[in-house]
Amino acid sequence: MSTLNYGETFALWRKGAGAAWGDYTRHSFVQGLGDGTLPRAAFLHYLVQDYVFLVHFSRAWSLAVVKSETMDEMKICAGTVDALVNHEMDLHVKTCAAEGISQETLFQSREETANLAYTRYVMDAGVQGDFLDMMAALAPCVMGYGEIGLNLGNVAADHPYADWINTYRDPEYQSVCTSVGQMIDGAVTRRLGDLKTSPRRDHLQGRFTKATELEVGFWQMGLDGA
Ligand SMILES: Cc1ncc(CO)c(N)n1
Repeated sequence: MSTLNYGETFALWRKGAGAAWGDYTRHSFVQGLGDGTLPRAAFLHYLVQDYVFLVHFSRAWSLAVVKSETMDEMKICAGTVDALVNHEMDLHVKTCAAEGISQETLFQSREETANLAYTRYVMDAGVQGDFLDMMAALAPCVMGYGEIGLNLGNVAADHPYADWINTYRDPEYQSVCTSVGQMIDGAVTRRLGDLKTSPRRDHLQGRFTKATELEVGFWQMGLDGA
């Protein structure tokens, strides 16, 4: 989607992921969220797992703060930790509270394998690799949900998944995607010059594509375990 304003590097990686990108952003779980037909049990199953996901995802962004080389990188990464911990997770806490699931229960939920695989893959990208390895593994999560939020469009207030959709359509979430995208472009230029001709291009693409595939697995987990 050329209208997305998430940066040049993201656009290149997104295209390089091929069919996996559509498998992720147009998964049947996403279609069900959009048209409201997703069973509530599948949604709640997903949401509880996603809370645990965000705990570890926030840890990964915190490692990116550690690996930053400029003030700009540090600010964006620290800002993303703040957006996750203090904003996005509120959606999970509030939605679950309305269903009688406490924050304590959420934090202690059993982490399923597809969930664990994804966040630890991202974390390992940072432990084994450098800042760009981390960004390639983190970008599909951040930008994919931004794209999904925009794709699902404007829904009525009484739509069963309006709160979820609006969290990702929201200008606040969209601006996280835009600023992360800009920061990644700067980080790539600073370290590699032109990504297209860099010897690291394929390796970074591999990280992005793998993380995209793990997102597909995450939606599937939501459907399967409900
Ligand atoms: C699995 C997953 N990917 C991305 C996001 C967006 O932060 C999320 N909440 N959960």
